[in-house]
Amino acid sequence: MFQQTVILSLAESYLLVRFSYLSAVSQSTAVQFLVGAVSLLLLQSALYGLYHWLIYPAWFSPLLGLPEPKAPSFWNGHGADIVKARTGDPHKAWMKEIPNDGLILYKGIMNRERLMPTNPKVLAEVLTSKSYTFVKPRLFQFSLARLLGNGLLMAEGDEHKRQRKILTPAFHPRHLRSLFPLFWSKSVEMVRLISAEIEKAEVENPVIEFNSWSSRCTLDIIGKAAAGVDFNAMVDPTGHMLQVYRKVFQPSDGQMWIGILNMFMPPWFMRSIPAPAVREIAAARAVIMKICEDIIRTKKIQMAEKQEMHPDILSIMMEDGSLSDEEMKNQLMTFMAAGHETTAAAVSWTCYELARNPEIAERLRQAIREAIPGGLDDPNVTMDTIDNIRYLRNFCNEILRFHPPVPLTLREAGKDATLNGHFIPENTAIMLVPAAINTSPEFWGPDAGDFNPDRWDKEGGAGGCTSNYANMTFLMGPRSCIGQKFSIEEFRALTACLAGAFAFEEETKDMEISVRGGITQRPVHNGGLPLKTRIVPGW
Ligand code: HEM
Repeated sequence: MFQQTVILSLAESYLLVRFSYLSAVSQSTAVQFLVGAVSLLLLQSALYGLYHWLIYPAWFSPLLGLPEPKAPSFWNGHGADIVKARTGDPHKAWMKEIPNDGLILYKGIMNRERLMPTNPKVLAEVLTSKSYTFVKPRLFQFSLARLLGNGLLMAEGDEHKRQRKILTPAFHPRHLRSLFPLFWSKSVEMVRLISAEIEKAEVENPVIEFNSWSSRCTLDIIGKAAAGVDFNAMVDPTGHMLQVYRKVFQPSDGQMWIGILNMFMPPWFMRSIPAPAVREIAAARAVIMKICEDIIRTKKIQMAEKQEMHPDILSIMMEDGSLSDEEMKNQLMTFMAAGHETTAAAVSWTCYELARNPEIAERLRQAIREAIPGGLDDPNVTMDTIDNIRYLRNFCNEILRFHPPVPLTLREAGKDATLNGHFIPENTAIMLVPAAINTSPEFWGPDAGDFNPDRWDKEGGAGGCTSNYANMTFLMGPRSCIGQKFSIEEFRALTACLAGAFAFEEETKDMEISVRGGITQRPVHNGGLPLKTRIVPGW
């Protein structure tokens, strides 16, 4: 649209100069033309912005008439509420309160229209039958693509299908089985390092910050699993890769504002803003890219020398041979980022819920200790051992349902389309909200808002939910998480070690947490997740 406005301004300015309407500006026609073009561009951009901000959503949008919660502000819709609230909370309330047939319309920051699918039928349309019509939004191209690389997460259409086909073998159950010893040994290493910190402390039940531990451990796991490289973030938290991801996934206020501006401005404009937050993202990208390039170079040499290779995702990509170096770098960046902060968030929620629910923690510990009597040194632990601990499975499923690490994500209509028979114009933003769908009483029953691992014992093994599309943690369809099974096995191993070894308590009773900002969501109190931690003897 910006390009069209520029062309229009140039044409209008040419006509104004041609018919001498700008002769009072200057003697020089070049200056007249320039002043005319810039003034018209500014004026038309302002009018266009004003129209889309205040007039179009109130009177002309084809979406008018869809069920909509009353907006508290005529100029900022629900923007202020959304920014202030815990991520996903307003959406949960609307799903309960606003009668609808699968779509709710609301207005986000500066009245940006957002459509929220609320029932399995519409979710299936967006995610499966029309998954290449409802595409990743332009918004992601500046923020996400710059850090995650232009890999599977960002690809569209046939290019996405091609990449997904090449990468799927890396997530085959056979390959996951071969990665399980890595998941287990890293989980054990984390528990041993935390135990050493507890033993060194001068107080009983010292406070440990778990958001950092969960990120460090999952980064070490994904480094090894994706590229065969140990970042050693658990032993050395000052490492480059860890520091960079910390900055990115725990965005500063500056980065949040840049994220908001990103909704309105094109990527080239965003890149040119001389703000520290933009420079931080550029610097983070440069570090991640450099590390990934070095990894690929080293791996190529190892392959040429026929050295024994770790069974990692990069080796599988190289053996397949159909991706260029640039494409492999992008995929590696995607897996590194998508594959560690998400699972880390789930681990943080685990520690938080164990601290708040001592009875559940005790039951889980007993179940784990019964199945793994040899404790952390038990040499017989396999993927089957972990998968067969029923209460562990139930607990992990419930964490992922109740606290989806990605509580909301976006799509955009790539062209005019329909949803449940309603006309959806091109560029309409679609807000997918796992945090709301996963806790909707309509699909999960009246106790949907309770944290209850036992729900997973209900007949059918789906937690009592009425449709696959009611559990949105990994989304569904061709764009669902390719790492779903990988992360579930990794998460179970991490939970088994932590819950088997430790007892947790909140730093202060009913400690207040904030859950907002960023792509993944975790409980945060005073900048981290501080929990009093005790080694439970006998394991
Ligand atoms: C608990 C852990 C995880 C959760 C909750 C999670 C969740 C998600 C979600 C919601 C998406 C869809 C995002 C969107 O399209 O807007 C996604 C996509 C993706 N995830 Fe995960 N993820 C997890 C772990 C992992 C792991 C461990 C890996 C890699 C080893 C991974 C790799 C990816 C990739 C590559 C995509 C893009 C798939 C595509 O578009 O075809 N994820 N994930």
